[in-house]
Amino acid sequence: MSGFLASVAVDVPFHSAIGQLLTYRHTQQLVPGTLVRVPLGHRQVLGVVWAEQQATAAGLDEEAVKPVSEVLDATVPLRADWLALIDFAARYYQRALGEVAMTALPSALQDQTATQWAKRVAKVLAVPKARAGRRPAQAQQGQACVSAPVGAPCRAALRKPVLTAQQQAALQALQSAGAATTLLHGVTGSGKTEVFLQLAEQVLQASDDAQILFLVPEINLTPQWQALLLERFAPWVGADGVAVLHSGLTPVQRLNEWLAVHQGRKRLVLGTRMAVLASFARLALIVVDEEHDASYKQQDGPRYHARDLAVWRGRQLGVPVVLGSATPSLESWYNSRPATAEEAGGGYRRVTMPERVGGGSLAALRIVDMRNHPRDTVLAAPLLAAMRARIEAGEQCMVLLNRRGYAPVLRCGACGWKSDCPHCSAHQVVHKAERSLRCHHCGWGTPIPRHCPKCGSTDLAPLGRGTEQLQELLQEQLGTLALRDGRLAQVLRIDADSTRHKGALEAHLAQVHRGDVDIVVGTQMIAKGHDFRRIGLVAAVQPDGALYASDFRAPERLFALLMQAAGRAGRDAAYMQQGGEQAQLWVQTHEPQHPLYAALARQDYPGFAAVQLQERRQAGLPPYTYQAMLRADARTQQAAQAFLRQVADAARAAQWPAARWVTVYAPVPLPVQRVANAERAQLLLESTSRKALQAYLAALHPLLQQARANAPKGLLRWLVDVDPLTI
Ligand SMILES: Nc1ncnc2c1ncn2[C@@H]1O[C@H](COP(=O)(O)OP(=O)(O)OP(=O)(O)O)[C@@H](O)[C@H]1O
Ligand SMILES: [Zn+2]
Repeated sequence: MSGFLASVAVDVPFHSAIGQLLTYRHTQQLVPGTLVRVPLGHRQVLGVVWAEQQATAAGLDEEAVKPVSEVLDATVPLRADWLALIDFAARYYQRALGEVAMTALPSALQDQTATQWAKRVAKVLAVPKARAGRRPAQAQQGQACVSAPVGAPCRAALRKPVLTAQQQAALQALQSAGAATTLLHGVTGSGKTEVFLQLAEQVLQASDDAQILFLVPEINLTPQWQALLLERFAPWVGADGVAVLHSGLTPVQRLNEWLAVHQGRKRLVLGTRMAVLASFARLALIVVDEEHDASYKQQDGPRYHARDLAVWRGRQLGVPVVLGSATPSLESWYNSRPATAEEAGGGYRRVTMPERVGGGSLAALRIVDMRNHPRDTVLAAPLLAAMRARIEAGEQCMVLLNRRGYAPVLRCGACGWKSDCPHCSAHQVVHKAERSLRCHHCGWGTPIPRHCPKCGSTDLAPLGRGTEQLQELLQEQLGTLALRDGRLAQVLRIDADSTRHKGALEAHLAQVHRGDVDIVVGTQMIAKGHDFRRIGLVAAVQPDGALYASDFRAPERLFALLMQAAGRAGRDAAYMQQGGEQAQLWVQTHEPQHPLYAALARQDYPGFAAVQLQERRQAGLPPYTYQAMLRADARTQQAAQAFLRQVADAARAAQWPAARWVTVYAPVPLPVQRVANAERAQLLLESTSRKALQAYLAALHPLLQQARANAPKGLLRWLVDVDPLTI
């Protein structure tokens, strides 16, 4: 045989029967991690050499083995730890290796020829590395600093606040934790960020090439973090020393950032969940902020959980991972439990910061019993009065409603017609400003009709309310209020609709920070992570829905959301002290006695978590068991369920040893059963043994392929969601 063989990971269609790796030949031996372009069908595709093969591999028809087209060897190959990460993620989340590898690599890499790639790499490497030093080079030389006004001396090195005793203790605990995973549980406004920054500083100082990964749950949190990191660390890492990785970048931007991180040129990496899959030259610390946030779970393609992969990565590399939150996920809380007489402790350490910086108090809870107000009350009179007083005193208010649009449905008063989406088992939502009805599941939009499409009546009215209507209402009620400085009170809405255009969110947030806005209305988007300084009152208008939800995680999510929202209030202790009034969280509810609200009144996360964990233990739910969801989409609900049943039956017949430990539930429709004309069904798998569940899922794979192949023609999709976050 002339040449060498290599096993290459390429992205093959998910449902095809092609195995995990394809074999190609090349004139030289290619080391694992090498990027190549290879022929696949009629196309040329990107591949990653996964393993060398013996040139004499038995049973291979040499002529049938296609040659590698090009080797992209301008960069160092992907390192063994990255290959191991992808390998683990693919196995754990039940996806093809090539698919996960290509998800992790920037998409623009797919189109690079070897020549183009070499040019790009040369450009990145041409940037002098000199600034990536151990000490703040610019500050040392007394030069101007990027974040200071022109000519001003760099104050970055001086700007570091003195840690509170509590922060100091937390920092020490994190340092002494070594390569462990630590949960930093600190109440909102306790100064977790500063602890992360000082920990990062030590890592940067300890070596010339250490890289740090900061994960944040949402793109909208990256600007504030980027500014913070630059302000603090530009003297160490250079004005362009922070790489940013998220889905808002252009393909070329993402490619360049990825490359700079891969080459070790950028020492600080800030990103959303996808950044956990980046290739690092020398990763030395991972920080996961707001670790409880569901946005860390990818919801299509490989459904990985970035926090969990971060923990895995830290363990594999032997580097510390810090998970931060005021309201940790019950998984992380459980995993960081201290040992008791009966039970061993969890695998994570736990560090707690119970006090706010400056001794400010957390928001006090005000419950409005909506049973005492007329049925169609949107904002109860006492709440409106309290808001008025706050904005008159120069404070800001935040009003939370987790439903965007004007109203969830349009209804005909004459015949009862409702604006159902023709493609989904859901209503089209009324969007008044854009004069349309729009389905939030499939995007189907139509103009708002003047007459009922069924009976012709003009008696059409929106039913229920969304953020758009709430904004209108607040504008009517409070927008006419002349404030002390002569301005009229300003109401601003922040949700996915109002921030769709590029830069809109940043502009909105800046308005709030500047104090141009008196009342912010929005969805959960405004509740998390932001360090607003002047908010004195936060109100949740209609949070009860989650109390009745069938998903066992709904209370956990609601509690976290309300605690986080409350945490946006009263963050400036000095300001609040001058103002006199304590920050408040108002909750309008029909269930004022609910234990969730009682725990909220005490701001008692540990108490809430203890009760929830007790219930989960009794019910055999995560974190005491492990789950996977098997989903099928088909034209009819019957076909989707039949597919799942067939697979479950075949698995039962196979009598795998692991099956003893796995509970297989009956197929059921999803809560929103039909989306974009596909009927959706799911089947839950549960086990007290993660290993058994994994073995079961791995064995299930060929059965799924087979059942798919045997199924009648027409739509049939399936997927496996490991550790699903919604049930
Ligand atoms: N040691 C300190 N001295 C003075 N101010 C500080 C100190 N540490 C933090 N702060 C300030 O306190 C405020 C709250 O800190 P930070 O935003 O880090 O809280 P957090 O714990 O991350 O809260 P959340 O969970 O709500 O995001 C910030 O404005 C920060 O600048
Ligand atoms: Zn629809």
